[in-house]
Amino acid sequence: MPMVLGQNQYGKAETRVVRVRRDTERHEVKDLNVGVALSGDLSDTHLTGGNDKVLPTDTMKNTVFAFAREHGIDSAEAYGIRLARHFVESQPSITRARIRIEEYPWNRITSAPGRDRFVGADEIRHSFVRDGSETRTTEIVWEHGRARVISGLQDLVVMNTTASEFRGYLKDRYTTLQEAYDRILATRVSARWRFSFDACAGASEPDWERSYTQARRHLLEAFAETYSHSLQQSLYAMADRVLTHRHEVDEVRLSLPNKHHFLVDMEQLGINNDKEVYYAADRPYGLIEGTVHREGVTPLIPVD
Ligand SMILES: O=c1[nH]c(=O)c2[nH]c(=O)[nH]c2[nH]1
Repeated sequence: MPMVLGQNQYGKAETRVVRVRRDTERHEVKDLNVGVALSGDLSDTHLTGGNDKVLPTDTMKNTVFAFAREHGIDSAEAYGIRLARHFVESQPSITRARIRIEEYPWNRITSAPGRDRFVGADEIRHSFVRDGSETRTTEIVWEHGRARVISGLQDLVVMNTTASEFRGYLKDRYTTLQEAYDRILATRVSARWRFSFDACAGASEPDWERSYTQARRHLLEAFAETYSHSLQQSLYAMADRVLTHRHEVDEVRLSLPNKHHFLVDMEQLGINNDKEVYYAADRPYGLIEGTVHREGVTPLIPVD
């Protein structure tokens, strides 16, 4: 029975590129992990071994570095769009390019004014500290002359120490959970948001850096300001807040693990534990996921 080659793509994964801008003494850093995946007319290489339509993955890696030097990295999104477009427009056999980028944020190290000869105002102009575990993400797919851009973040860990309940839920013969009137709500936010931006229309690109900082701020503020009856309700409030304030975004998808904090029962020890000492459980954990989008818009962020 003949077999058929199905979906296929190839590329260079995890090229780590760090770009330092040295235009002034106040250096700027972009620290990225770039994945390239190309697809198109690639049956020959799979079926006959003919490689004449195959751009080596080594070339892709070189292009990632070369574009960082030649065009700079103003934002992961602008850089990724340029790369994706380049691969499709320069190689007839390539019809689709997907660029995935993780960005690791660095903050400036601050110092008391005048303490160091490198200090400008209250910051050291070439010293940075990695900003926790959080990463910024973007995925660009260039196909049929247009780009789809989905940006987001991962591993943003947040906690409310009150203003969270969970009660009134279904109960069956297996339910043992006690209703919570005042609990800790903690999660590790994974968020993706899709831009309405369409590169082919020649529209000017959004201010990607500002868009990211503002979307992140709205997620955090909505998490903190929502009196939560469930993590599901917080999820909706967070996504809704981003859509309400960021008009360049059409759709938001969140994945929120419920990082359970159980009050330690100290009764047998004769100690009254009045919502002070908790056991932070590692697993299992509830996993709350959902997409919120503008009415009339087709949701396109993959559900995985
Ligand atoms: O916010 C919550 N949502 C749930 O669906 C759920 N289920 C559960 O056991 N605890 C919680 N908490």
